[in-house]
Amino acid sequence: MAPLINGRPLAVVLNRSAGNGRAAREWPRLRGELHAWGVQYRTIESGTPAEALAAVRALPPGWAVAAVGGDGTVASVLPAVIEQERPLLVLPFGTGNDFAGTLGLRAGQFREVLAGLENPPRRVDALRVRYGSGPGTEAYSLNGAGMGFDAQLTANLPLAPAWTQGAARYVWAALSTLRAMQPQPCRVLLDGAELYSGPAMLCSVMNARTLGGGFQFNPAADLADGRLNVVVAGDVRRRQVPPLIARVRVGRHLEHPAVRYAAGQVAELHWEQPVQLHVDGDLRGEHMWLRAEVLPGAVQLLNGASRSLQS
Ligand SMILES: Nc1ncnc2c1ncn2[C@@H]1O[C@H](COP(=O)(O)OP(=O)(O)OP(=O)(O)O)[C@@H](O)[C@H]1O
Repeated sequence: MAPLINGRPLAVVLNRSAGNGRAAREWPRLRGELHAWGVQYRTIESGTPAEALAAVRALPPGWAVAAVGGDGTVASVLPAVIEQERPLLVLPFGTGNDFAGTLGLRAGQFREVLAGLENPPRRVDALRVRYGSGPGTEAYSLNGAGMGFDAQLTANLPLAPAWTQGAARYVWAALSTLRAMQPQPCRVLLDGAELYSGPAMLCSVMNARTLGGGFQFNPAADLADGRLNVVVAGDVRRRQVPPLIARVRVGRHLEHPAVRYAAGQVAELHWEQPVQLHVDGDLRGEHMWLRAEVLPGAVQLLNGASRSLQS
């Protein structure tokens, strides 16, 4: 039996829709592998993130949780993982899989994940994000939260014409966002000191390395350093945005003159007007401020550290 799971019951949260149905298609093979490893588990097939969270919250103490899906699936169980201290196993079957990517995993690599159960578990940081005072304006994040261009692009995706698919949809949304968006005045505080003040195209508070399915906003990410990273793209002119996006893709944007990048424990963003916000890629609407703090070691990951699973 896999040592980390030995004696610990595991709830497998299966999001059949993740990865455009990939999780559903690969589930029979994963189930076979779980049996082969002698893992004792119960399956939670949730129709919505809220259903998954309620089912995980209702598990008896001591149960661990496996998220079979993408970043949305991991995010759906994160409040219970953090607040009830349930160990988390990530089995990536989503589209972007940004958190799994920071762990060195690609979609569908369930054999590698199960083999990793031989390795010691590890604690990784999470973020607590607040962006209002009412109910539902607080969230946990493993990847990061962003305000500005990338969130607005995500908000514009459903407006893309039906003939666009996949990458073409993103290009359409990027261009339409670019046409309509100007850098907005923003003040960024890190641990109480001003990091940036001026027009900004985008501000992200990061924990993991990537967002948006592999864009390396935070190339120096260390999931266990007890710090968050702030990335600001300041007063970028329209024609500078496409080459800057290309640099973010490969993590070569930090030396760009319009980019600020720093690490700390508490970040605050204050905008002069409402700006679109996402948390782990999940849109949260338009807001004028955000406060993010790092929660050092808040998540116990059963994806053990090994040479192939560096953080
Ligand atoms: N536990 C869950 N059960 C059912 N549906 C969920 C669950 N978690 C999230 N969802 C919904 O399913 C959608 C897809 O899930 P998920 O984000 O995991 O996959 P993806 O979008 O393919 O991958 P990624 O987010 O890594 O790009 C989410 O946008 C959300 O609406």
